[in-house]
Amino acid sequence: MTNRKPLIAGNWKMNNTVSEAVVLAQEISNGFEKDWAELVDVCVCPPSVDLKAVRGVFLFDHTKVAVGAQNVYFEPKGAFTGEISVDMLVEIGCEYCIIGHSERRELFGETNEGVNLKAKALIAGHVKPIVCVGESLAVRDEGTYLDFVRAQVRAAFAGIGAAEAADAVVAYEPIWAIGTGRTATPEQAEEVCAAIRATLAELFGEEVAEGMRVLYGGSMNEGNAALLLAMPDIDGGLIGGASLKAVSFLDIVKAAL
Ligand SMILES: O=C(CO)COP(=O)(O)O
Repeated sequence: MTNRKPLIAGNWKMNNTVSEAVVLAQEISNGFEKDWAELVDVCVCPPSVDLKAVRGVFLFDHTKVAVGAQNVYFEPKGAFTGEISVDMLVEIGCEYCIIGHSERRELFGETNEGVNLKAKALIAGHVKPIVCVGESLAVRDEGTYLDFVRAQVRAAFAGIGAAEAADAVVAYEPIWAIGTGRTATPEQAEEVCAAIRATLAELFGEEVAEGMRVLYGGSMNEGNAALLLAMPDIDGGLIGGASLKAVSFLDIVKAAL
């Protein structure tokens, strides 16, 4: 981290019914100290059916924890059964939306082109995309991971201008580190996050790239967060498993202060 404000985002994935989500949000709210918000942006991304209730908890408590969605569709409305539009997220008060998560790419056929359309739709609706990129173990072992991730970044931002991209977030999540307990070392994560920032600089210029946040995700927890967050191009974390326990999540937030 440098002078960029860190962002700690929890990706709850497909966990927590509405009532469970409210309990977890309340625990996070109770433990969140008001002055932290000056130093770190915090966001949780529950399942879409939980968003309104979770947002309600933080609003009621005046806790500066934002909410984000885990997915969105790029069309504004219409016959797209099962999908959710940017406007729907905006009305609920979503500030962020994860797109291109590797689980969506692998299990639900999300493509670079689809991620790009979603990024454009979110930016147009003033919701900050959290664009996930990251290589499989096979690509890492081949040694082509930097090219692979850089290509994902270029594809996600194709046709998007510097001014529009400035508030977007990129999350580097090596697939081999997700849910495996095998975290990338701070040096491994920094190498790729620096390459992502260099790619953003090619696309949008140095100044915009220096202001954009690049997160690391993949088995990040309260034990390893501080070392990862100390790296110059890692501006926060996208946390899966450890975001489902308030104490762990809040400890990661503290590591970013
Ligand atoms: O996929 C992730 C966040 O989006 C990371 O998940 P874990 O923290 O459970 O490895």
